[in-house]
Amino acid sequence: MISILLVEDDVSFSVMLERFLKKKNYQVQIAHSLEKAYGMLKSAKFDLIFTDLRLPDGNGLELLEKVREDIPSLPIIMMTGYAEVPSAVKAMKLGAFDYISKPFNQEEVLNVINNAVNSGGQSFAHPKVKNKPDEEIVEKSSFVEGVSAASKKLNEFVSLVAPTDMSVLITGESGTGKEVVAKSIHNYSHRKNEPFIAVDCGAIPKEIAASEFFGHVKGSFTGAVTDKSGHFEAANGGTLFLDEVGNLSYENQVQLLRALQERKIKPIGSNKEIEVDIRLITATNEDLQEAVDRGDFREDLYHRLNEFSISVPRLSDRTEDLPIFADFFLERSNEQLNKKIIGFTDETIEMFQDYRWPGNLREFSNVIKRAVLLTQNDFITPEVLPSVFTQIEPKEVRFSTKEHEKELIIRALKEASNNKTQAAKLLKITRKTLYNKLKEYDIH
Ligand SMILES: Nc1ncnc2c1ncn2[C@@H]1O[C@H](COP(=O)(O)OP(=O)(O)OP(=O)(O)O)[C@@H](O)[C@H]1O
Repeated sequence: MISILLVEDDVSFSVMLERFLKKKNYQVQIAHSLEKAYGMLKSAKFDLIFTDLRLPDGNGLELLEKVREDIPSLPIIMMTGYAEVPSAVKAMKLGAFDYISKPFNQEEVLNVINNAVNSGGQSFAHPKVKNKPDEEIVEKSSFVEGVSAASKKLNEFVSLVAPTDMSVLITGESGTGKEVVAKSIHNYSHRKNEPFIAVDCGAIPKEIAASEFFGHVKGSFTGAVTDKSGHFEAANGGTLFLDEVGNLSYENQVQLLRALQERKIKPIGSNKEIEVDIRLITATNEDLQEAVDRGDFREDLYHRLNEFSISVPRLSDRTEDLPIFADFFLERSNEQLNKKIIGFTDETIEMFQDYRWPGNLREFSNVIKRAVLLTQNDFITPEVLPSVFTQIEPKEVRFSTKEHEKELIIRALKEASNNKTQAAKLLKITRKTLYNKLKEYDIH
């Protein structure tokens, strides 16, 4: 009989998985911590390990490294949650046999077990994900897709417009992720292997904007000591992303429009025209239509930039995504600060959900980075949040979102004929989260 060591601190989840595996005739032993797992590995022989990444006394990667040294032929499967793909990729590099993302279905578990036990003691020293380069996985995983209705709409627009060459105008409040959306459009386009050049128009003085965009030749003006190519040339073949496009002066708007219409640029002081093939993506956090009405922004340019527009939602309009972004920023901060914080206390997550987030995702990312730096234990608690979190406004603002969420859960349950595993899958949340939400909304 095949013997499996299950290393998982979520008691209900491990019991459920154990029950299922036993029914399928596997022998299962559970360790709720790394220490327990090390002890069990000393006293018994296993054919396979399933381990969670986050454990109360450490990380599944530590277990992986130890087992790779002590019992190199023992396959390990990592169980990962939302936004943990970067760690999963790391695990594969360290020699994990495979990884499986929670929530997973029974068939997936059986498949991965079959593959592992039939691998016949193959070497686990190399990653198995070879059909995709690591960078691609990491690149993709740096864009959190989210599960809220607003995120789904956003992702749908991104995937619709990405393969075309249409100019896209991205609008949204500061810090909502406009640049990340622009990069994602580029990554999903046929230009993905060509340059992506991002330019902050708000940071360029209008006197030098033309030279920045189109380049110049030596001696064309005081200070032009060498030939210099501009952003258009740098982005040739790829995507040019102009952030804060509303800040361009009238003169710069005329120059930009001409370059876009003619698909040619002329560096300052040069007689030679250079053909350029770029896809233009622009972003603004002001109302550009209003700027057009005021006469501050050229209408013809506005229409040229706005072949398709995407509005990136405020973080307060995508509260269902908060835990996913929290995990993602935690992982990123852990890596940047070389820390191993495991997660957040429930109270902290509740505070995140009650806060208005005027600075959107940028503020969220900063709050988590600061909290990771200040945290000395395994979990982030409200004490390490900035003081604004202690003066949080009442919850009314979330009312409509909550109602919407409740409705979504009821709909998913109906669709899944009350099968909670299936419903959680439809909602793209874990069973544990679904159970918490059923309790919260008093759904029976
Ligand atoms: N979908 C996403 N997945 C992962 N991280 C994201 C996502 N969207 C935004 N972020 C993170 O949020 C922060 C702000 O994103 P970004 O700089 O794209 O915002 P912005 O709207 O362009 O801001 P600004 O208006 O100030 O230029 C960054 O740290 C970015 O990595």
